[in-house]
Amino acid sequence: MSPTDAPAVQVGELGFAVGGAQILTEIDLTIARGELLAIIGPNGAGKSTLVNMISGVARPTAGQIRLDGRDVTGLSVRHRARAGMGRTFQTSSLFNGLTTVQNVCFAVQSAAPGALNPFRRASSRSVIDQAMQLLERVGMAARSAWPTAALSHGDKRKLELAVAMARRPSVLLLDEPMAGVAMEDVPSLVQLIADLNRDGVTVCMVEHHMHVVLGLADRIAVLHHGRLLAVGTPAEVTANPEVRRAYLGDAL
Ligand SMILES: Nc1ncnc2c1ncn2[C@@H]1O[C@H](COP(=O)(O)OP(=O)(O)OP(=O)(O)O)[C@@H](O)[C@H]1O
Repeated sequence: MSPTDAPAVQVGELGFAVGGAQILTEIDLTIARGELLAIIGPNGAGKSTLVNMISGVARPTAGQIRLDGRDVTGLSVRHRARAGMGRTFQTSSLFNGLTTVQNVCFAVQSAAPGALNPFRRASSRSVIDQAMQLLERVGMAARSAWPTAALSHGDKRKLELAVAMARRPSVLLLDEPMAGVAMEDVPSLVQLIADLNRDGVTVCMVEHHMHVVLGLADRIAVLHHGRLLAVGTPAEVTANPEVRRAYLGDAL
């Protein structure tokens, strides 16, 4: 298979064991280019661990991860980011002491080729212009001068997406993007993720809110006790009796 035909992400026979505990077992999962795949499952099923393995935050103890056909299993987070992998975290990774636009400027500058000191040139005109375009895209331009600490949780999530997009990722991993977001902020955040995906970004999203998953996902992967219980379209997965027993009985 040539790199151009390859899926965006391929996870093959992936396993993770730590201190005698088997956290993930024989995960085989493919994410097509441009697809939005949601990962669901009960608490402790291994969803964040799987996303950490894909993004390089942690290394698997078995199996491989390919990005656009290239084996990235041994690469650091930084090298995977250069290869096109972006992510957001369950807990905020923003600099609270900076303003909204400064956070994005920092990301734009640190993503630039050969960036040595992201702080030094973070105020140059083109960096600010790029940061403002990203804030525009996530609907945050009006709050560009706000201290990050003063933003609502939903706005912080949007800002995190702008920061992640500064690296122009081809694949974006989102770990519970709706966690802690007020109900009224959920629709605009859902729309934003749908827009990014429609613009060509492949999205892999861990999410507990089933109405969000069912509204966004092309396919859903269900993890249970560290194993892949099912993968399929929303209709296939919600009709699967095993999935209903293990998870959806509570979530729907
Ligand atoms: N490095 C580690 N050392 C020990 N245990 C770990 C490690 N990483 C993950 N675990 C354990 O693996 C299990 C899966 O954790 P993980 O956070 O991936 O689950 P999750 O499906 O994302 O759960 P939640 O929905 O609650 O976020 C948990 O029992 C967790 O305590």
